[in-house]
Amino acid sequence: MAIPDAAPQGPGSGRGPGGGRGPAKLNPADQKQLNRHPVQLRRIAALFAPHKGTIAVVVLLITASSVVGLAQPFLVRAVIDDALPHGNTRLLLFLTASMVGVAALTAAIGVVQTWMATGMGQRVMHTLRVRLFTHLQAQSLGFFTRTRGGEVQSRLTHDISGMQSVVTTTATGVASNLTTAVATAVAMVALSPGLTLISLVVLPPAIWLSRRVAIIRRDVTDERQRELAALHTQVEEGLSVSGVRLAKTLGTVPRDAERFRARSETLVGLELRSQLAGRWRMATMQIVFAAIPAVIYLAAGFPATSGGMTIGTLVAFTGLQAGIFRPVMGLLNIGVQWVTALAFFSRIFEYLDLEPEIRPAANPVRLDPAAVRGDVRFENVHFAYDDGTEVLHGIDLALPAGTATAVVGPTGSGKSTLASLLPRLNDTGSGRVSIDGVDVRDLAPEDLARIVGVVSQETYLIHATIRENLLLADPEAGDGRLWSALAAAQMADTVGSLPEGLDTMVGARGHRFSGGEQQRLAIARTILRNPPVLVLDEATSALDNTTEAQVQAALEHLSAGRTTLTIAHRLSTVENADQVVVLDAGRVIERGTPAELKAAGGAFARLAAHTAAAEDGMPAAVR
Ligand SMILES: Nc1ncnc2c1ncn2[C@@H]1O[C@H](COP(=O)(O)OP(=O)(O)OP(=O)(O)O)[C@@H](O)[C@H]1O
Repeated sequence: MAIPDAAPQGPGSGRGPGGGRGPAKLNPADQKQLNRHPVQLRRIAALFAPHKGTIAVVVLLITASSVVGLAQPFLVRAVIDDALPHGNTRLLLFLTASMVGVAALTAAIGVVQTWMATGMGQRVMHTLRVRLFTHLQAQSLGFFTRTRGGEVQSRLTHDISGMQSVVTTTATGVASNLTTAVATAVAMVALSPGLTLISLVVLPPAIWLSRRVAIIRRDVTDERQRELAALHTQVEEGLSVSGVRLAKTLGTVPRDAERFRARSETLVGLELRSQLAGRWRMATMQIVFAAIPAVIYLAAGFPATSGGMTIGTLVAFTGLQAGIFRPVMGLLNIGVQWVTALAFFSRIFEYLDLEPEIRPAANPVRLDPAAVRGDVRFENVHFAYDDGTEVLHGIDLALPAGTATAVVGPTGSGKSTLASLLPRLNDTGSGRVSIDGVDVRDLAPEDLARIVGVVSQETYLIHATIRENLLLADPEAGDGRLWSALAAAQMADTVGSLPEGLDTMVGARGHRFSGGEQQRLAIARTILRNPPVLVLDEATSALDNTTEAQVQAALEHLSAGRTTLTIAHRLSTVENADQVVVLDAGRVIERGTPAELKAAGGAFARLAAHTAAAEDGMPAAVR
């Protein structure tokens, strides 16, 4: 009779015959992660320090469960040796009731222990999740640009829940395997020291054999998975529009077919080996589980080794013997599980250790957004991205309050970078950017967000209703204000004609609406926010004439009376600006009113002529 498990088994712990995974395998990515960002045990301990009491109770429960479970073989022995042969029904009743009672007690302890361990794991996870989320929120745009898409989400959800499961399942699994193995060994010695000695001889080869077979099976299965994935990729890539086009134009069709045939053939062999290895694993486990009691019975039959034991002792002992196999197998995987657990912590701590590049001011200057005039200055601004190459070289620029400045220049000249410094999406390297004489780095972040509004090319709408998207700008706004903002953004008619009006869902990232409509919704959102300073990034993508006129009208309404910095792509925007700034390779090469710059016949004049030609649909040379 096996000792009932006090805890759910950890991943990779050995299971009964036929089932279960093989031994866990060290993941090279985990090892690499740990080399890159080692984890201090003290730091993990600190996370669990507030739950010391719970941990103590859980360990106590696991131990109690292992010890209580050990009563079973002794009860069995008493049934066989004392109750049955003497027809003692009262004793039999008591013993069998106790057997059920012991099973019920260990089961109940198991439930309580799982509840406590999981609850603690969840609380630690919750704390970490919230800490990580707020910490990542504080990171600059640069961090998100550098980080592979999906990586942040994966660490926040997958790694944290993985960590929780490792902590609660593996840790309690290890504790329960350990206590079960020790308690079983003690009980075995108590029942029969002689047979225990024989078991010690039988157990290691049995464990070695089943691990060996399991490792072979795991390797074959891994190889099969890899081949299968390669086959899938080839199907996905090869049988798609672009794949077929590529194969046909490059003439790789026969080569691809041959590669597919070879892969498919390799799979035949691998599938066969994998199925057989699975069967072998089951067979070895069956043999091991039959052989262990057989050896014990054999030993019990010889006077030299039996030590005059009773039948009851023999039955109880074989039960215990079978029960020690599983925890020992589980314990053999501890090393790998430990590395997996550490890698989870390492990935999370790595993010928590990131220093935000843009820090809020320690003693922020408070500016009342309603009283801000909107005098913006760039003074000797230098800026370099992480790779160290300077992309802005000493920009000096004044944007007088309430005026419109259009920034133009070839692609890569630094227009977006310059604009990103005003709302502090990036921080200047040297020099300063100020609003009404206050360095933007000294402003309280909430004030800066109220003072500087941004409408970028890439409008970002959350997957919610139009109303919820607009209320992001001002949670207090009533429907009346929402409608007038929509009207100013030339969107009131469109929204008004929708059956659900303001309650229409915008779809994931706004896909329910066309590009021009999304832009106008974003403009309405900024109108609601009513910032005195605006950064506009004009869309480069072509909109049809009507839509463009609508977006333009919305932007004009938005910019009226505010200091605006527009990354301009349309001639009309430039011509209506109070000031035009021409950037080239991170330097201001021309500055003045549109008329002045045109008259000067420099870079701007050439750019204007070129743009006018392009907007007319004709190359400049033809014109
Ligand atoms: N996150 C980044 N990391 C490193 N370099 C960057 C990053 N963003 C931009 N750059 C580089 O900085 C320079 C200026 O880029 P920026 O986007 O400011 O130019 P732009 O004038 O706005 O161009 P476009 O008109 O094409 O949008 C370019 O050489 C660009 O490659």
